[in-house]
Amino acid sequence: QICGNTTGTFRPNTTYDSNRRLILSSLASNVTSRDGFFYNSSFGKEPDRVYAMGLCIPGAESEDCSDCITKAVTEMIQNCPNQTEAFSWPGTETLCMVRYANSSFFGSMDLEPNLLRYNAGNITINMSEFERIWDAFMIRMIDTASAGRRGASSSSSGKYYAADITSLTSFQRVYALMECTPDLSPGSCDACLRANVRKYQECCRGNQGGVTRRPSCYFRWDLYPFLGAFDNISSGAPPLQPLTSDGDDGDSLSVGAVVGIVAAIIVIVLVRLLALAFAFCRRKKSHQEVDFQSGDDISTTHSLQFDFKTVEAATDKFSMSNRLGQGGFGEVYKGILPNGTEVAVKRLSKTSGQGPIQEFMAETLLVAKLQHRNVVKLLGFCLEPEEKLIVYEFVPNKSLDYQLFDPKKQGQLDWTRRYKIISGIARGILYLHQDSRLIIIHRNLKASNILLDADINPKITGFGKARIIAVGQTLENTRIIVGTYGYMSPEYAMHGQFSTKSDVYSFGVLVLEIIIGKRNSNFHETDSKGSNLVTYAWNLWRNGLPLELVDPSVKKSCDSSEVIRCIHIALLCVQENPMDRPTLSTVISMLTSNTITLPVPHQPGFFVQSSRDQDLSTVDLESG
Ligand SMILES: Nc1ncnc2c1ncn2[C@@H]1O[C@H](COP(=O)(O)OP(=O)(O)OP(=O)(O)O)[C@@H](O)[C@H]1O
Repeated sequence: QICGNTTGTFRPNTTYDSNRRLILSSLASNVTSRDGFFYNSSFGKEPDRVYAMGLCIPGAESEDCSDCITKAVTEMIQNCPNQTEAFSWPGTETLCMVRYANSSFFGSMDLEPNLLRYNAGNITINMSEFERIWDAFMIRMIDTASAGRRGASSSSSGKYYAADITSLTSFQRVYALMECTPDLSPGSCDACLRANVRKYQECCRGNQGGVTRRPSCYFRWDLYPFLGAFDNISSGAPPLQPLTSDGDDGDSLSVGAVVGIVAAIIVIVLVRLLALAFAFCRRKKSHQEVDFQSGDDISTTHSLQFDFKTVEAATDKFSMSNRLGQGGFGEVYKGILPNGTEVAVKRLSKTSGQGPIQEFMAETLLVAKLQHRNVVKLLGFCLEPEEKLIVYEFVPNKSLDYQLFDPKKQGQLDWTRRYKIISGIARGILYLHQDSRLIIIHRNLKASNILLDADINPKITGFGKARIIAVGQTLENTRIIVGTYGYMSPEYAMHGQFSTKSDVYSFGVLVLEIIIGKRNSNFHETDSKGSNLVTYAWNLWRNGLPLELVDPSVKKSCDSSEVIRCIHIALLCVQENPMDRPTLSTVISMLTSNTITLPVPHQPGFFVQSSRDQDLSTVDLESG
């Protein structure tokens, strides 16, 4: 419970005092009678008006919720006798929240004041493994909580809540709970929870638990189930890989297998390093791209190894009937693992040279580190001398280009779905740029690298050309241009400069494609000769005709203000000057809040390429 000691006081028995008692005393019944978890309102006339909010975790029993709020209100009136504002997030069985103030706070994200407590016990197991599991778990939790499911009944508020458990070792679990007040936008909830997790990390990494409370959000984790909310969670999302370093895991790989895998990977890494060194000497390169095949990656991915025979059986010996498609590395097959999990298996073509082998390895090591619902999930790999396979989660609705650019299928992608796809891709890229522990530049974002799951959620794939750049570094140079024309920012296509802003550019092109339902590479408007999609959209925008861009098959289903906002955002992303382009976190704020004023877009940049949507594997800037 925090009384706002710096924000003012009132005298006892004044109108403000009685208004506060009145609104707080009816809070418990208002919360439980509405939709059972949230109520906010104000009472009285200015300047004695009191604004109040009450909240319980969604799904809480009405009685528990009411008890929690009543107790919080009683303690608040006792402990904050004359403070004009206060908030409390109490709970032993059920979490609830009560807040009041003398000015409106509805809809605003308030991070201060905050209160941090931690469990003084230390983590007694391998810290780096613990952090790997804990960090991934927190990212997943923040994502789930801030996704903000819409209230089921009359309330249109989001339910920003997540309670989950993950395995740490075969006998230890991590319990975590997060909640935001439902008046926030998903972006603000995300930012608030992130601030809470960061606050805990800065203070108390290595401790056995902690709780951070702010007016707008709550975060707690511990090694025991601290609230009744965990009773109904069996395992939640599939547990992460248990620690392998305890030595108590009966399913862990044999020492021989681990040594074999590590040795194979080290040989490949050495080959790559030698090749890089050779290229370095030959070309006298003055700069280097950051290589992400470090020893760290190897040690953290060994537990993902699959046995070739298992994968071979899962795909019915890579039968034609299981073939899903052909990519840059080779064929992709559908498979079913012995436990019933559907998978997609990427099989490196046997005729591949060193380049594709390196890309394949890079993709494996990189994607193994990622965990986000808008990034395709790697389940494992098999790196035998004769066979190199990556096993991904199976994403059933094919790639976005397959649905979006087919005149017979594109009608199924109505505007709501397209908007959801745009938001999901943005969240996936944000994760790559800023939320994972690495800064990842994808460098090949395009419609065919977006897969759609059963609910048409997008999942980013195609990481073979991705690069990790050092934290704090914003720009990288390369002479080897990889990616796909049409989606490439002009500074990258012409000067080899890539940064998070080159991905932002590709995202802008993708958004325009999603709105118009046509490939940028096939774009030839008869009335605007020589035009490309970016300039076509820009000209329509300048002439005040943005809605002419919209795919006729979604025109009826679309919310025109939402579409115009998306076109506006896309045009901000494809601006010529990378500095003018927004970051993905700004893009997400722009997508989620109608109240943010969008800047006026400047002239877009584009790179003219005569051949169509050419996928570049290796184009050396010097040789052209
Ligand atoms: N995880 C997956 N689930 C379901 N289908 C998939 C999955 N991954 C790939 N596919 C299918 O296999 C095809 C080839 O995929 P792949 O990622 O190898 O190629 P690509 O994206 O076309 O090329 P690139 O190698 O340039 O990324 C895709 O078009 C898609 O239909």
